[in-house]
Amino acid sequence: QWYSRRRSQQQQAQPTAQQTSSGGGNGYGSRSSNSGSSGGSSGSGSNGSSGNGSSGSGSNSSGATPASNDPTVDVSCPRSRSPSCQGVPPPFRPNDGSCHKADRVLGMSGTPYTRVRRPVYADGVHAPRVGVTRAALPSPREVVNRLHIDVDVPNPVVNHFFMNWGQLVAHDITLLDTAFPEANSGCCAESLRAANRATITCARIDIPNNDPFFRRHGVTCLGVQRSASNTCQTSWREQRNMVTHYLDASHVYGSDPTKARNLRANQGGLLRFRTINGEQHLPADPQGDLFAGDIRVVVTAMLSAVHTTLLREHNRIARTLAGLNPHWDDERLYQEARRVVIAQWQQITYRDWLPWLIGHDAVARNNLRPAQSGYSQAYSAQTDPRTANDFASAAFRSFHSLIQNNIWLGRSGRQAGTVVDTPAAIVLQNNMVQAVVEGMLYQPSQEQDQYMADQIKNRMFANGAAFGGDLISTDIIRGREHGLPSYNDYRQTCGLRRATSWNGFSDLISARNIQLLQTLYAHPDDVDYYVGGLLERRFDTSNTATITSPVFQCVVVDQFRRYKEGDPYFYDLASSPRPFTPAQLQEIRKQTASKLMCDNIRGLNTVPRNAFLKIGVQGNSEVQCSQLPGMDFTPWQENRSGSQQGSQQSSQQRQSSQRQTSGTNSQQRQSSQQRNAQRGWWG
Ligand code: HEM
Ligand SMILES: [Ca+2]
Repeated sequence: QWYSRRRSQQQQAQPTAQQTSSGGGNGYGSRSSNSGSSGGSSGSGSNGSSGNGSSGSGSNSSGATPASNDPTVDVSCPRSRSPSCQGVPPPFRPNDGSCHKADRVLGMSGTPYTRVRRPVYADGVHAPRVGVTRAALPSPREVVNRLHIDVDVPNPVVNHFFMNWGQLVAHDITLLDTAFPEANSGCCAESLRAANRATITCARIDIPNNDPFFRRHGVTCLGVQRSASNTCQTSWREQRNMVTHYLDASHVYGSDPTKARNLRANQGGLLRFRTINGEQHLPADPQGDLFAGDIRVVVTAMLSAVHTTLLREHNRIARTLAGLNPHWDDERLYQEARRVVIAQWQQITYRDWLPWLIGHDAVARNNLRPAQSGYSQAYSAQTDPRTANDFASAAFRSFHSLIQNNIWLGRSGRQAGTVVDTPAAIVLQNNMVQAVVEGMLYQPSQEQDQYMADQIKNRMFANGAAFGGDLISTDIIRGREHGLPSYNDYRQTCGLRRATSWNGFSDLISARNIQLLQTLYAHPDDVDYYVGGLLERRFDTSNTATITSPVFQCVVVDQFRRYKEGDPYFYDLASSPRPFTPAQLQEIRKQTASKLMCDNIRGLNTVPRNAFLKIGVQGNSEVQCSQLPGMDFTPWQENRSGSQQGSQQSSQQRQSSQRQTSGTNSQQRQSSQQRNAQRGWWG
């Protein structure tokens, strides 16, 4: 299992037990000697940027009086790795997200999240949030049983492929260093012994006596391994992101140099693959599981199908470029193909997917649409590209509401499997990539609302067993154990009126739901951000935005603005270290998600023109794959002096491209040596 393997990989990443007792203001913040970081840490201790959150030492423990409105809290601090950069930013994006900005580690994998709002840990440092009257917050499972029941409301606009694309985006930009809560696990006993029912390493989700599902199976608690924090001297616990914060397709290419190397075939610029029934598939890892840039590739068959497609797209492009430029070596072909795949990924996400998530108006208002001709000038060196904890641990998770209990295999829905029990490896079977992708394209997703599918609440990772975990209770507990402030605080952040009584929520939450909240929480200031947000009524009545709630929309918009504006390699920038030529950009603009599927799935002959929408929505119709324009790669053809067709590369760019090529020859030698050393492993 990906989640249990993660747990074993990161035993070192947790603080020691003694620190549980270190109450007061510095227990967590003073553990500089316990670097506790995983994988290749050098513990450099370099303090790359100022303002490392020390202002938080005075953060109050009640959560009742939040920090000033909209403080973008800077939690940057000593990092686990200290990259040496050959130029900032170098011609091609480093795989680990380093060296993108003047602060060389900003956005790098293994570094802490930023925050929209200052955390409200119970002790100001690391203990999970409690109620403002110090009353315990309700069990997340109790909240789920009352408010997040399973009601089937199909989405009128977007399909399940839209949901799945969102999950891939999530996997590109956030991965906690933790494991998924498990029934009656060791953390249950450990947290029970602690005064506030949580230690530094463990928390718990109590299963109520009258639970309609888990009690039948003898489950009384889901033990929560708390997310490991960074190793910084911040004044509070700050979790760290194990993948690159940038929208850089790190789920395809890996977020660290070792993984990136292991994913490569080391010839022709290709990614490693297996051939089964004459088709390319994801390679196997040493345990025999599917291997991709992100460990979560196996969470659903839908994910593994799209990962397979992206692998094929990379290799299709690498082969095409090799045909046009026989003089390019493996490194050059890999980097150029990767650059195109990342461009496609960013373009489809911003141009085609995001408007249906946050609304077309919000995209326009916030300047989030990529350039449709020429170049963009939108980059800002000052913009912080990091993923915000509030976004990753609450706002973006609200799209778990879109998930269906059963997934279609094929476009009619006559064949289906449950979302948790359909094994990811099913895609290795003949024609199953096609069946899974067609299922997603033609099955609507669920509506974005308070209702959640039973499968993910009762049987997450059950893999055929009678019960599994609860994803929605997990979302709630993560918010608390990460110290996220309450719903009322985010109302204020997002320009809504702060409620001073329960009735103050009635602008956006129904009377019935307010009543239920009152039975669960002692005070309006206690309501979890994730829970309150999910209860809000739809604010965009045009039905062209999937997101329903203002408190999520404002955080999501801010995040996508920063991923775009803060990325020096964003694909449409003139200022990028190696900008695409205008002719190349024009070709990239032809690419769509539908075409991506058409080009890489044998047997797929017709698709919805817009891959994210249900057929019929805004005239969305089925089209022949052959009718969709495809990219022409001639503008990538280069003569041996290094200039490209239609290129207006400056001599400086040419020089930097030559430097890169010669620089990478030695990297390539090194990587093939390492590969030899690992041959037994990787075959
Ligand atoms: C079938 C679909 C999905 C499944 C089975 C699934 C499952 C999971 C699981 C098991 C976790 C880990 C929870 C934890 O331990 O804290 C998670 C986290 C998360 N999910 Fe999903 N998810 C799905 C779809 C989505 C979608 C559609 C989105 C957003 C559009 C999304 C966004 C997230 C985010 C942001 C996290 C936090 C990841 C991290 O920081 O480690 N997920 N999901
Ligand atoms: Ca990334």
